[in-house]
Amino acid sequence: MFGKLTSKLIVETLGVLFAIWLLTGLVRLVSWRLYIRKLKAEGLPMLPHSLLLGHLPFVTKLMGQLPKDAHAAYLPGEIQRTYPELGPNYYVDLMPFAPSMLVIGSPEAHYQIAQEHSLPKLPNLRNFVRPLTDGLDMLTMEGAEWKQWRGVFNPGFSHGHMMTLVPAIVKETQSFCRNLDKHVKSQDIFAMKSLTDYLTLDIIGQVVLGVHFDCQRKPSPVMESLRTQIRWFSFGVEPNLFDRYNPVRPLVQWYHSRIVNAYISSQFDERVAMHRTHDGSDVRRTRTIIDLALTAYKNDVSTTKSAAIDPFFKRVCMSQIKLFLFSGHDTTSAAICYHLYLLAQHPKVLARVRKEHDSVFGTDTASTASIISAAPHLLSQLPLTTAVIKESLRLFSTVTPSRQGERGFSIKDDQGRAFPTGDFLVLPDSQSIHKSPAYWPEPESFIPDRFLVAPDDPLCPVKGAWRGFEWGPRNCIGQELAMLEMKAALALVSRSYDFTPAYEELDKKAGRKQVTLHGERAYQVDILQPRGNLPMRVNARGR
Ligand code: HEM
Repeated sequence: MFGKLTSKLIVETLGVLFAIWLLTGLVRLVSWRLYIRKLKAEGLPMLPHSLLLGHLPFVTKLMGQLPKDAHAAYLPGEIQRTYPELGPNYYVDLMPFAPSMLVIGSPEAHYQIAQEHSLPKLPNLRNFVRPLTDGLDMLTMEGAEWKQWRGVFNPGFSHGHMMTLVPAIVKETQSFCRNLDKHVKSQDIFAMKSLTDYLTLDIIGQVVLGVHFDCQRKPSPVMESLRTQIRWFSFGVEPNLFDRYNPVRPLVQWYHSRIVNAYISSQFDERVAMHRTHDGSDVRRTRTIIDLALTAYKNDVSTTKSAAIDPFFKRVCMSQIKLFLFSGHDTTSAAICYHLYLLAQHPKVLARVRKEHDSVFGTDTASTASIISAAPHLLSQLPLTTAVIKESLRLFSTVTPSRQGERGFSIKDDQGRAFPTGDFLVLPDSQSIHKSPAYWPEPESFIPDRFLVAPDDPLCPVKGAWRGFEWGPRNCIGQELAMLEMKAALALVSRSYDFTPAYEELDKKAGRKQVTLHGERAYQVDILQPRGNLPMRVNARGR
């Protein structure tokens, strides 16, 4: 009887606790909805609002009009397209299914949250990269901790240092060309993003660790594990609940993180030993990311030759290295895919790019690699190529920033309205800014010349409207490297090969309907890479 009483008591207690939890959640939800309605009543822009479901019905409808695999970054663009009267900055209430957002779609408001007052990164972003970095990475660190680590690595990404890496970048790009040659020979359809991924991984391996992964020639199990970890990242707001809470995810992450960690740890230990053996004097001059961190550590802590490295320092260093391996390859890889894709569709621009390369490197394409390696500064003399890169990043941004709002901090718009940011996911929506007719004439068209015209030309971009690498203290640390990689790729590839995107051909072969997003076949999916990893055919130029 006593036992029965106890289990009844447990069930009743659990029932009461559940009811309290439900009630608290309900009260919080209702007060949140009322708060949103108050903002609406004050004249702040938002979609029609339901007390029960917030903006969910509208958002679900808009997302339903997009292809199922389209990246969620397309949502604000859809909202703008359907409700242009909202203006560039507006609220979206998705509680309790996802964080409610304040979408920032004007350069002036962007300036306020990225430069004037840098809002903190979103906690979800930390969760996103945590399986790889344990939350100890520069991307999501804040305050003094972030400043310290950014200071350690800034010199390693400086323009001067990056120029010294050009011969290595060129060498890796030559391996990329050899892989293209194989596809010229086999005349098959291949996934361009797989080739560019291995190219950029090989480059970032040299920059970060001073190691030649050689992924372009043979598979590297460690890098495959890293790529698997990235593929399994989750923001925790996926509409599909199985996707969001997939129980297999932690197991996959655990398994692959052991492989990646073991490798990075051994690389770290080797480098530490090298610093000790040579007392740092000859490695001090090298500026791989790992050397920079060790030099900063030595300067900070008085270590004897035999003193052990603080295990926490090693953990943070390993996390930063893994972050650079991730953020330093995927973004640039997707960007190179889009440059080649857009040039393939715009033969007149391609012809001008080739002419620019002829005038800077000479007409013998076989010598381009050696010419660039001997005179890396020539990569700074390619205005049209640079404009192609910027225009391509405008049409296909390969990073979506996100910030956490702060109570007491509001954004002012040009009508003098104050948008409170507290408790909102603040979305600096570069994708919408990049496509807005308010800032770009013919925003959907590929017109690299907008970056070449005089400031008084109507085509010239509005200040702050191009945000490929973001502005302000949290801008991209790797932008110099990325620009060199992209320019070297265009210089070595675009004069020697002709590409044909193969989406249509694949769809026809499979007898399926073409999938497009507003007419675009290579729309962005997953972590903003082109759909299907960009199926391509390649031929030697002019064949
Ligand atoms: C085309 C290539 C690239 C693009 C478009 C790009 C874009 C961006 C953008 C927009 C941000 C700001 C994110 C935010 O505000 O939340 C960022 C940050 C960052 N990027 Fe890149 N990136 C590229 C390549 C690289 C490379 C090659 C590296 C090399 C390691 C890199 C490392 C980072 C890091 C570590 C941050 C965080 C910086 C901080 O918070 O202090 N990126 N990138």
